[in-house]
Amino acid sequence: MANVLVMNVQELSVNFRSFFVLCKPRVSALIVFTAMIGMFLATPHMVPLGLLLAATIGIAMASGSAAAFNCLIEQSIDAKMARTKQRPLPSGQVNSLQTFIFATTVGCIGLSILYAFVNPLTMWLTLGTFVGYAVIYTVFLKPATPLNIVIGGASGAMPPILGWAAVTNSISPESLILFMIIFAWTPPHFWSLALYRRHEYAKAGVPMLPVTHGEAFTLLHILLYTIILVTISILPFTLGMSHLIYLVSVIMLDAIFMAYVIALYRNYSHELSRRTFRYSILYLTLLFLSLLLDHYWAVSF
Ligand code: HEM
Ligand SMILES: CC(C)=CCC/C(C)=C/CC/C(C)=C/COP(=O)(O)OP(=O)(O)O
Repeated sequence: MANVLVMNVQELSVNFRSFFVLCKPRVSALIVFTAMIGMFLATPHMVPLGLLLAATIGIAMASGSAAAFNCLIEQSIDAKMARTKQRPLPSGQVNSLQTFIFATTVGCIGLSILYAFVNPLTMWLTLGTFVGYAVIYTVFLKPATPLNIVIGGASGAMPPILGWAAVTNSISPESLILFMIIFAWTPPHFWSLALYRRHEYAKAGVPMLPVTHGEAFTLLHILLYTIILVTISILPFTLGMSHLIYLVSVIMLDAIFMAYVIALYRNYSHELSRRTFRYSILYLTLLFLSLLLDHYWAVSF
């Protein structure tokens, strides 16, 4: 028994990098970033350092754990797609048991940190977000419907609400606006990728919108969701939550996003679709950064 335990501990330490990759670090980094901005925006002062650290680490661990569970559940799909077949599970760097132990441990520690050092509300909301992505999206929606990412996107949009709740112990209308921004951003973000990767999704049997409804239909929906996104993105200014720095930044970011999406709609190419996807990530990063700059600028003047 002791030998088996020692072996498992040794196996777990074999390849830290593989475990890190299971957490989808770049996606999780942006998720944590949006949660942190939620924390900063929730108070005119500095977020107490202990709270900032505990909430950031707790949310990061929950996000990494959710991503690792997604990798565990989707390993056979990942094995069929060029983009994902190098991931630690399909390439054999880690096995299912190791991943399960890792994801459970990291998730439990993350949630415990939130419960003990942040507040129970943030822990419960994070647990809901975790279930939304790792179970509802991954197990039920993704294999079943091309609307998977619209509904599943609600999970990815939760982090600012989590951050806000960490600081105020409540769900505020302002954090719901940040939720709506990410919620409306997710379809153009994902479908621009799904368009140029559609053959891989078709091969893996995943019913993504370009596979089930074709290019023209997907392009129209990218355009419509981007128009919704642009409209919602102005709300922090019109509702008095943000000021001129944000307004100027978001108008520029929106104009570029619209330019990409209109160009894509008029004259589709895989290359332009790839560039639109990459821009979507820059868009969200800079939008949240400008919310932060605007917040502290307004506080200090
Ligand atoms: C249901 C919702 C979402 C879906 C289906 C989705 C899908 C994807 C996919 C398939 C990729 C991989 C691209 C690749 O391997 O080249 C990706 C990349 C990325 N996504 Fe999303 N995404 C979603 C939500 C989010 C959210 C909420 C965020 C952050 C707030 C986010 C941030 C990113 C980032 C930063 C990357 C780039 C990762 C890299 O360069 O390795 N995504 N997304
Ligand atoms: C705080 C917390 C618990 C957050 C969890 C929410 C979370 C990790 C959302 C991530 C969204 C995401 C990576 C989607 C990728 O889609 P996919 O899984 O279909 O992409 P793939 O084809 O690359 O696997």
